[in-house]
Amino acid sequence: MLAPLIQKLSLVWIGFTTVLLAHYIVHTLGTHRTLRKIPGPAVSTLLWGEEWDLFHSKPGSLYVNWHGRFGRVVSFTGAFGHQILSITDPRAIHFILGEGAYQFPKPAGVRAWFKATLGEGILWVEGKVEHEFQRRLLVPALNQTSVRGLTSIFLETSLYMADQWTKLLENHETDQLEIEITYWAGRFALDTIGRAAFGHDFNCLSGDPHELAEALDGLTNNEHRPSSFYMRALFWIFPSILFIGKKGQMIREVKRRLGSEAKRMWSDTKTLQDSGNQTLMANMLRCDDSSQMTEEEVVSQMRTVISAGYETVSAIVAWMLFEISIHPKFQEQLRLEIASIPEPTFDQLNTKFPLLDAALKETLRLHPAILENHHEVFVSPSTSNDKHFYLSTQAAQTITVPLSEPLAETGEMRLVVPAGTLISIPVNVLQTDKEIWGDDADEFQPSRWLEGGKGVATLPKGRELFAFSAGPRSCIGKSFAMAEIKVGFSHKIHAKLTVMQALMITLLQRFSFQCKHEIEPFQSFVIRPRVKGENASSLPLLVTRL
Ligand code: HEM
Repeated sequence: MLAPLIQKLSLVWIGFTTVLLAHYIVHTLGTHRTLRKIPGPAVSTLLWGEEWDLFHSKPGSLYVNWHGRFGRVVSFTGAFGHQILSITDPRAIHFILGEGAYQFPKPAGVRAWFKATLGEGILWVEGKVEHEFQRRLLVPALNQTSVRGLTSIFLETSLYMADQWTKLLENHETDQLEIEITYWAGRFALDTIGRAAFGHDFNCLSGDPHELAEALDGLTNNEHRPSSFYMRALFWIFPSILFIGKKGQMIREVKRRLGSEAKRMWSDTKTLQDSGNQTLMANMLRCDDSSQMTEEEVVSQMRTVISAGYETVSAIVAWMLFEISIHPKFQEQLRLEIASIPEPTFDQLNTKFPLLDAALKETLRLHPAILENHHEVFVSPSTSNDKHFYLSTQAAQTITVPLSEPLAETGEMRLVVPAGTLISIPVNVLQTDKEIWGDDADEFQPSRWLEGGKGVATLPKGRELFAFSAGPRSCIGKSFAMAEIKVGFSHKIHAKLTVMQALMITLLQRFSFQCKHEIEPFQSFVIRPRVKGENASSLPLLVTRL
């Protein structure tokens, strides 16, 4: 009885797989044919393409090498022959991130990752109408005006962290102690985002074990395993790999923990119904559109904001402290600048600390948390502007991307890209391009932001930061992050300070930093530091009480 059924099902499965495979081969060959004139590295291995080398080299270094050799548009191969374009041409980038943004959605694999960890929130959603709807819900609570109201939370959290460090030092026989910065930066980011965005204290800075923080750390510190390579190389073409094995289990665990925290916060806010509550969640609840959202959609949004804020802010805090620790003269100048305005307002944070501002921009330039901005060419009937015929029968659509300089191989000021092609914008290459940033582009040189003493407005054209991306899908947490990170470093306890008035604490005013280890970047969800040769994220800095 069962045998014929199994046989039939097997035949259906084989048929289905063959059709998918045939479609994949035809599509891949078609893409190769259209992109054959685009230069790039020779394929390293047939099975993995360049994925093996990308995974095992310093994050971003291969992109620097390729763009140095082949120009601003480079074609390379991923696993199983799929084609990827890496683009640093400024006109093309403005088109992809700006006017053409909705024709270049996130690749299916990246969306599957966001769905698996965070749910169907703003980082996952695609399509102009759906995306703009989600953005309308979140933007008002994270713009400059709203962020002003959050300054006291930033200050209190910073003060709390500095107090915790002081306690650690007090229990130590000398005034110096090696402190694991990545641990504290992560907990600082989680507590700040929890309190500022949701009015909820995760209380991770207490130093006690914390399940959510540990689940997030677990995912970060799992990247050295072979399973991470297979996942990274294959999720572009087989997104379901994200659900397999131990890593799949960790992803589900992070989603579950973020979800249960989010549900708890959502129900607390609804119960309180406080009209003075200006947190992101309360604003979301008041927004007319929110009634159209299900609880799961709201929870996905909250998971997304927690994760987007936590991952990036904790990484940038760590990198900034690292740079400060290895530039002692600059550290001293920064301390002097901060001491000159002991009780800054939010506006002063943005304008009166040129050195601090420059240090933050320089950190974001050299250590973009999101190193590659990934897209997949999507052609809808209304956006297609070319039609080509492949293998005589396969009709495929293309999009034409404008360029700022002609392609060496074709002499054309445009790039024709078939639907389904993956595009990577390597932010590190853009932000260390010597033609734009000068010969010292690879060095931490905050003074480049102060040319003429007038700041970024006087900088040569092209010196843009892409660390927050650009266009309709750029970071909505930028104002929040810039203020948050600066507060984390720039305030000292003032004699007149009360907790609520939150007069400033500054790590720099209370501590000095030195780095005694060789630190290297590694790729997890974002680019994080670790001691060279170690597996987990780590940045032990020697902290001295001043
Ligand atoms: C230094 C800190 C930060 C950096 C470097 C950063 C960077 C970025 C980048 C590059 C993107 C675009 C991602 C993509 O295209 O896939 C993005 C999007 C986003 N960021 Fe941030 N981010 C930071 C902090 C924050 C914070 C603190 C929040 C929330 C409070 C936040 C919320 C978001 C959200 C919701 C999006 C999705 C926007 C959309 O798709 O329309 N980010 N961020």
